[in-house]
Amino acid sequence: MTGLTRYPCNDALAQHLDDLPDLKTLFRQDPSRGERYSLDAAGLTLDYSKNHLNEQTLALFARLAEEAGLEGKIKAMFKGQPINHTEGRAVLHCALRGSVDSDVMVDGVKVSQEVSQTLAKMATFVDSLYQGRWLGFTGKAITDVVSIGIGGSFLGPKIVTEALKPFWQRKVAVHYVANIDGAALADKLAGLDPQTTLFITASKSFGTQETLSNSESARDWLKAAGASFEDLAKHFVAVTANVPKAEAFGIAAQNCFPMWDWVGGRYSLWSAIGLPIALAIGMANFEALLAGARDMDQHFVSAPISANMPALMALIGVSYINYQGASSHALLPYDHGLRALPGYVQQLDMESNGKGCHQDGSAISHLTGPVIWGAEGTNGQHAFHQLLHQGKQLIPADFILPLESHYKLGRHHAMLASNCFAQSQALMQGKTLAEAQGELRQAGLGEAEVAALAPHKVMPGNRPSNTLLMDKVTPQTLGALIALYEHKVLVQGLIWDLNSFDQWGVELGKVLGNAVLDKLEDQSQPLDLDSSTNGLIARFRQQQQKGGAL
Ligand SMILES: O=P(O)(O)OC[C@H]1O[C@](O)(CO)[C@@H](O)[C@@H]1O
Repeated sequence: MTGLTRYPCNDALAQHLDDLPDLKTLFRQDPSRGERYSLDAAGLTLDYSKNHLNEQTLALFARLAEEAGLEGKIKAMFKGQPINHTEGRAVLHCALRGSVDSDVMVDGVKVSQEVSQTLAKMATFVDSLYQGRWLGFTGKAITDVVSIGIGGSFLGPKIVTEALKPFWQRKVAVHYVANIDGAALADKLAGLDPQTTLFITASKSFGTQETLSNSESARDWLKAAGASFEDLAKHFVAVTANVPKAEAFGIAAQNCFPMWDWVGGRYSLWSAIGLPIALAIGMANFEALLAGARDMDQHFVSAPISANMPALMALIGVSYINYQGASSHALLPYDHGLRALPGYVQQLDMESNGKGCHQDGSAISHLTGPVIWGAEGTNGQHAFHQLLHQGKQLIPADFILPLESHYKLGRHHAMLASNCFAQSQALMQGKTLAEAQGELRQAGLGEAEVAALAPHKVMPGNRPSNTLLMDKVTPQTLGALIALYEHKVLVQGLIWDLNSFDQWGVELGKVLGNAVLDKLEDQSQPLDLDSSTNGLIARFRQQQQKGGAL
């Protein structure tokens, strides 16, 4: 634990965090703590009172934010400055939801104009499918849309579509395929009719192996069903920044929805990458999703640090990661529709802040992005919460709960909520040895048994968490929730002075993967890699030969 030694406030912050009493004491000292450390913004409520902080912590957080130049750097992003400097790109996903001045230009083009033109094109497309005007190669209306994409071209649309099931318009069915594993596409196609299925190839680069291979196999499936090359135009649209590559694939330029260099893949669900969302929930709901994110943007750029939801969540996280040794962070949505949220935030956070050097290329000497993981409650309680309660690592958690369910089913929602609230309470208060002993004595156990059993029932407590509430999961509140995490990740990246918007680490695996693929498919290629990789390739070749593939 080195702290953040580059900042003058480092020592004061480290000392202060060391001196803080435990959570139970903090609650005892201040009966209004729950209320004091709660905050409303953009339809969300954050209760951050079960964290290691007090007024002095907040003042130190504000100092840290100032010393890191947070305000100016956030403004630079919203103004369209090329803050993704390793790729020479602006970072303007907030423009997709109308949060950036309408006169911001990139490469001589007004960003706001491109955004509104794309939204109009999406609306026309959605309408033509809804009205049954978009016909397949045998003249039948499209009934199913399969979005083929991976990473940011998949995870965002997928979580939003899933979470907003109560808002589905059910005019067309929306499906997703991401993995290169043939099982993903084969499974999906098995239930579909080629005459009435349309594919969206969602790839900013139009160069991602998984997406291109799945699109090619989908194209073969259509051809095998009798579609000619010209017919493919009726069954494929693309969302891409690389129209020439899409055209070479056989997708007409007019069937391409734009993407831009100024939108990172993991920030792209608000763009035409969100087309499958719009098809599932309708354009009006898609606009409401954008509006929810816009509300959070407005809160983020205007609220002071001590009342700024994304900034507070980021700074609280930094205090655990850099001063208390936390290296992971759990996301626990108590909502079945939000079950894919941990996976979505995983890419958002880990691809953004899983970095090892500062903006100027110097090595970072402290922890950066945490491992993001989690699962829906209450399932997680019966799987990994044991470690949260009694394990030896500090794992801060976010509990997320809609106060009202779309599914009125007996007492289910009250029981769900009670579990959510009780978990954070248990993590905070724990159970002392004396309490455990008392319970065992009361249950009639003798002193020897009490002594043997009590240590196993001790829970250290003092384990921090946030609780995020919303009235209901709606396009608006979900938009705000996702934007909240985007900005949290941004603030942490700025504090750590790293570039949150590139992902060079992913590239090495891609390059090596292609070299290995050549060797897997071509027996004549020498096995001249390390002995482990050579052995694995040889084993694969053997099995393929047995199966007749080589
Ligand atoms: O949209 P594309 O260009 O196919 O990229 C898909 C994903 O691949 C990555 O570049 C790396 O995994 C992600 O950042 C991106 O979201």
